[in-house]
Amino acid sequence: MAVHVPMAFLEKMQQLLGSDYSAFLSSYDNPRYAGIRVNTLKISVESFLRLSPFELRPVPWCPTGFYVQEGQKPGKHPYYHAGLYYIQEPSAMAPVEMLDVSPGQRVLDLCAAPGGKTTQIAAKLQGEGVLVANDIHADRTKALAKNVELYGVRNAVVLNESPERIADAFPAYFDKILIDAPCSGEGMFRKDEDMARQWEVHSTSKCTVMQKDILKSAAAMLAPGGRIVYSTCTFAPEENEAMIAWFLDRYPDFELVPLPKEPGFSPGRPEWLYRLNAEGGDAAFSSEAASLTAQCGRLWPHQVEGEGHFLAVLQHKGPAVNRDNGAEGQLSRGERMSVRGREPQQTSPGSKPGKTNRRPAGHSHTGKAFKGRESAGKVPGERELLDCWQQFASEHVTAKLPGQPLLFGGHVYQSPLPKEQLAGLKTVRPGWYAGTVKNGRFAPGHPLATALSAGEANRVLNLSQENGEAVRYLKGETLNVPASRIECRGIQGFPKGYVLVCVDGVSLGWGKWIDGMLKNEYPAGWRWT
Ligand SMILES: C[S@@+](CC[C@H](N)C(=O)[O-])C[C@H]1O[C@@H](n2cnc3c(N)ncnc32)[C@H](O)[C@@H]1O
Repeated sequence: MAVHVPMAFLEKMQQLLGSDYSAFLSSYDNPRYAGIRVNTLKISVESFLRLSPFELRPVPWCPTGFYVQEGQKPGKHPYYHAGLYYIQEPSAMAPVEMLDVSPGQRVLDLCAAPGGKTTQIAAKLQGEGVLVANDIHADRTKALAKNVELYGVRNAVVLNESPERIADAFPAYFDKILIDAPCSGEGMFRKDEDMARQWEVHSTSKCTVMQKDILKSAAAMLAPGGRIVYSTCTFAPEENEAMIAWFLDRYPDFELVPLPKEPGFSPGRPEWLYRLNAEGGDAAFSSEAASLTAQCGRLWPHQVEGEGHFLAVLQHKGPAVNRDNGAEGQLSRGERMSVRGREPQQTSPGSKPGKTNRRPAGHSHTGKAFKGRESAGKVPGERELLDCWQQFASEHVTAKLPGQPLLFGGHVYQSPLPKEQLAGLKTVRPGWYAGTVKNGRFAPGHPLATALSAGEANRVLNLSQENGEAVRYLKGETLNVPASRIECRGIQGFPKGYVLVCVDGVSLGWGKWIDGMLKNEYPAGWRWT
């Protein structure tokens, strides 16, 4: 076997799998399956397939997912830097497909970093509704925020909070919640040998304590008729079927939705729970609940082309809330009453988007509590800042701006949520970063560019990936560009100023054109190396 796997793990799998064990064991000799998922916020699957430089094969359970042939390097292509696809392990594409997200809904990705599934949810929302992406580890939220920005998500809030505190702020609020739970990672041994070494540390018993707490908070945040998808990348029944049986016993308003009969999906294994139940204690669950876990789903590395996953779809039995009234993110009267009077915290907001190596002067690192008062009209200059943004937007951007403009530590965002909702929460990004004012002028942020399409900016420069120009831009070089190459529209009928730089029609970032030169505004921390 090419991969180092803990002996105790293999012994346990042999006991559980019986005659299937030898097939499972030989899966460790197979090559790893690499996948990409097309980002339909930026391009349709059909258009991407016409453009794709890679040989692709569809992932059966994800209409936007494709296997990439070994030896190809999707991370080293300008289209990757344009956010056209996310590199994702194919079985990890399954849980969001079961979440049944549609535009306009309120969705929470509770354990979100580095954001693979967040970007998948965002593509399903198509910019409409609210996406809250959270991770408890501050360091990991940096990658999460970067991915939200790279993939052009306009309606996401990024938090660095405990599930309990989010539940206090958002009781019965979300239509859909994904729990991609922290787990012992047994399905990751082939992808990441460190996971095998850490298996003893992230023991199943430690993980189940966290998983129960996360499930309890998720139940408190789900709106009537909503759906929770619980997933792990581990095989341990203690963290999978047992967790679901435990939940079903304690939350009778939920039922399991059987998974569709996708090729490669196999049922949960209730028979593995009887031994666990005999151990009793807090883990105990009824045999009725245990037997229902056959409706969960497992992807096995010896049965599908992927590393393996567990998933369960938990549906709240109440009538679903209709979000078709265009009031996405807006609080209902009852919700407004519950957030009113909450004291905003006095700490500063997160780091500046698109500048991963720098922080704005006077601001500490990501994940500080949201200073709701900053946007409440008390800070001098707020009106001017927002006016500067409106002026910039009217001159440079033709896109309809979602949500409301909001000031956060001297930076302007378009937020899908009212500011009161974030009061007291450690907020990494309160929304889509628009920019800030420098020397009296509005300086647009990189995320503003990455979420715009070529048709939504008044000045556009299209680069080709074939002649190496796009890579030179991504490396931070200044480019010589004649005025005739800048497409100018609307009131910006001349080329001088901020230009949306695109590759084959998809935005990469900003440049500033003057007299035949394009000054490069691509953030230093994002550059192609
Ligand atoms: C399996 S990973 C998530 C992967 C992610 N969903 C993706 O698709 O890119 C689990 C994440 O849960 C986070 N985590 C651990 N304990 C948590 C908790 N109590 N609340 C929220 N997140 C937690 C970890 O930091 C980790 O990033």
